[in-house]
Amino acid sequence: MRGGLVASARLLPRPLVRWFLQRRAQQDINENMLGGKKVKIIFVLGGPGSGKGTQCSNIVEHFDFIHLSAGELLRAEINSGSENGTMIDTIITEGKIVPSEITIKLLQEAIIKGGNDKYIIDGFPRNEENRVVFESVTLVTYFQLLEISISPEFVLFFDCSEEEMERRLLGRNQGRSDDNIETIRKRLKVFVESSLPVIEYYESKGMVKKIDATKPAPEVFEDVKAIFTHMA
Ligand SMILES: Nc1ncnc2c1ncn2[C@@H]1O[C@H](COP(=O)(O)OP(=O)(O)O)[C@@H](O)[C@H]1O
Ligand SMILES: O=c1ccn([C@@H]2O[C@H](COP(=O)(O)OP(=O)(O)O)[C@@H](O)[C@H]2O)c(=O)[nH]1
Ligand SMILES: [Mg+2]
Repeated sequence: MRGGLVASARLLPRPLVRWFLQRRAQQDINENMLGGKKVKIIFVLGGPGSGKGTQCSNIVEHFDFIHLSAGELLRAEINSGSENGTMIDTIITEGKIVPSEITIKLLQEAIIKGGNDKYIIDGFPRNEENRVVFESVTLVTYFQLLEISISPEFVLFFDCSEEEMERRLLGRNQGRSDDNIETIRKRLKVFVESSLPVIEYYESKGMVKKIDATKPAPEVFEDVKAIFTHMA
């Protein structure tokens, strides 16, 4: 049946086929669609150690979302022995931000592979450039390169004091090259200088749901749960 349709399409004038495909793709872009599905994306932001990973694990246990941690994807890339691995490793150990094209490519691949229509993206975008580039991701859609804009439904912001974040990171014990006092201080500075402006941008658009993340994890999750329950 599908083969028949493709064969019939070949008989149509090419400009007409192109016009039809472009129109469909444009419709999809307007509706945040990917592969025929409306994709819902939520950005989970907050300083290092604010509890993003902990709460994302809770969210996927209770709600039908796929959790994508940008940091985890980058660490997996290092461990896979990819050609960019050493460069990513150096940047992470210095507490800096990996070039957008690398992180976004990994996120795109994970979204397409995930096959779900609901994603929580944890720890990204980390600066304004990350945000702008992600929001104008170029995907191959319907045989053509098209600018497809993926914007989040909302941004979940875990607000936590620096002292508490530092304390938590020093106790995290996951053997990470960046969980040492020197890199932690750098990461906190990068958070204030580069990542907070992203949160302020979304705040100005009324898209931020702020959570008091200094409380114990189960209490934080009660607040998170209320937000996700209301959006369902
Ligand atoms: N609300 C909380 N209170 C105390 N410790 C927490 C809380 N949330 C997370 N932690 C702990 O703090 C550390 C950092 O949490 P994590 O979820 O990895 O944060 P992030 O992903 O934002 O860096 C982990 O060891 C985690 O177990
Ligand atoms: O979009 C991202 C996400 C992470 N990182 C790098 O990966 C590190 C660890 O990120 P992760 O989100 O895992 O750290 P967390 O905030 O959870 O402690 C960061 O400090 C950055 O160096 C990055 O460059 N871009
Ligand atoms: Mg994390």
